[in-house]
Amino acid sequence: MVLVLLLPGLVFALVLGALFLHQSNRDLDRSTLARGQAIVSFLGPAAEYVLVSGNPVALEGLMARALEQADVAAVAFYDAGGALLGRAGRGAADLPATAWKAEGDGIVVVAHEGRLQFVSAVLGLAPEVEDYPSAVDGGRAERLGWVQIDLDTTARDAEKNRVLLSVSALVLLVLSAAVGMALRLARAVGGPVAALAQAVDRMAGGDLEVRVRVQSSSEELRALESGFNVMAGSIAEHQRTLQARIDEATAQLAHQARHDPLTGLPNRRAFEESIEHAASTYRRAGDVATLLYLDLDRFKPINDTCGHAAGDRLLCELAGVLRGRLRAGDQVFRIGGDEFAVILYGCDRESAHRIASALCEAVSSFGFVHSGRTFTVGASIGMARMEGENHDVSAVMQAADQACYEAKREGRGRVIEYQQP
Ligand SMILES: Nc1nc2c(ncn2[C@@H]2O[C@H](COP(=O)(O)OP(=O)(O)OP(=O)(O)O)[C@@H](O)[C@H]2O)c(=O)[nH]1
Repeated sequence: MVLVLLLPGLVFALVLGALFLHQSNRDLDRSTLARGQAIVSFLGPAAEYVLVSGNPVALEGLMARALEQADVAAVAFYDAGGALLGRAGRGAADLPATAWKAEGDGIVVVAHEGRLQFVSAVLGLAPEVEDYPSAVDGGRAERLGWVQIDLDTTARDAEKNRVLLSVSALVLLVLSAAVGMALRLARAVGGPVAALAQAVDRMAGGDLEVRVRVQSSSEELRALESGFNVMAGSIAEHQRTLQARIDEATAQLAHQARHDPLTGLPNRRAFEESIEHAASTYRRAGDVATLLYLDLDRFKPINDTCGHAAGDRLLCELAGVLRGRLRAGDQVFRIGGDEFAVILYGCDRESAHRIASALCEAVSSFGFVHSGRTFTVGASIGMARMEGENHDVSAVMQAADQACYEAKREGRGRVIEYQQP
């Protein structure tokens, strides 16, 4: 992110610096050229007399005047044949005499071994002859020789270096500022955005309690952080509500799966689970449990006389009677139409008989009132003990069922304990 923010600033600063440097160097070069040209242009006419007269004193004077210019390092004069008339200044002896001679009458600029040399022809006017136009009027000018100066470019180069340094410093300054700003921006934006992304990740992973700290300096980011927290809170709340409903529905389904909808007693499925559990735990503990199968006697006539709804009501009321007669730890189940099962835990044979008889008595003595009339039913109970080795569930259930059948067969309204044949 810092790079993305920095790159445009870097490119901009470099391009701007390069352009400025290029422009500045070009201006310096141009002004150096103009300066050199101006000096040789001035020396040309001044040298005319010197070249024509060959006066050495005048030549010395002219060279001394040329060297008064701080940036003129050397000066030299040549006659029309290219012979050196005089030279003065630093490095004058190294001036290449042949490089400029072929260049005609204009000003020639020669860059040689790091020096900038300006050469100009010194022209003299042809003597005025009657009937011939003068040089001023377009007549032919005679070349008297050449003047050459060697311009000291140290100052120009120093200026170039100074500009280069200034521009580099400026670019560095701009870059440092850009880096600082980018880092600040990255901290101000990157940090909170990374925290938000992390929070979203955790949320996607199931952590609905995740929240971010609302601390960004940017108003927009603060709004985003608060918005995320509100959204996360709302999702978590929905999730809790949904989970509570699912739990409730699951519990309801679990309850329905194990209970008889009419009487509310545990059903056959719950009975089978309980008897299995009792068989295994009691077998390990060496304890005993007693299973009772209870089948109502003469229940059908109630249905036939009073109607099915009345029969339902009687079943519900009898379920309450049975439940009320049992100890807290014992269980009663409705396992069929008018059939119930009871598991008595940890009681001896005598107690089991007593409880079973009490149940039988409670059912037969219960008076069911319908349309002003009182009806009674009875109960036949088969009993099987789960003790010793006799903890095989299906065998115990079969034994209780058989005993119940015996009770019916022997005249109903009684308790019969299964006896091994
Ligand atoms: N009202 C009602 N009746 C039911 C329900 N389930 C089964 N029954 C009835 O209960 C009766 C059970 O039949 P039986 O056990 O032969 O009737 P019974 O008169 O008790 O006969 P014995 O046991 O021989 O005395 C049948 O008439 C079924 O229709 C129920 O949920 N509600």
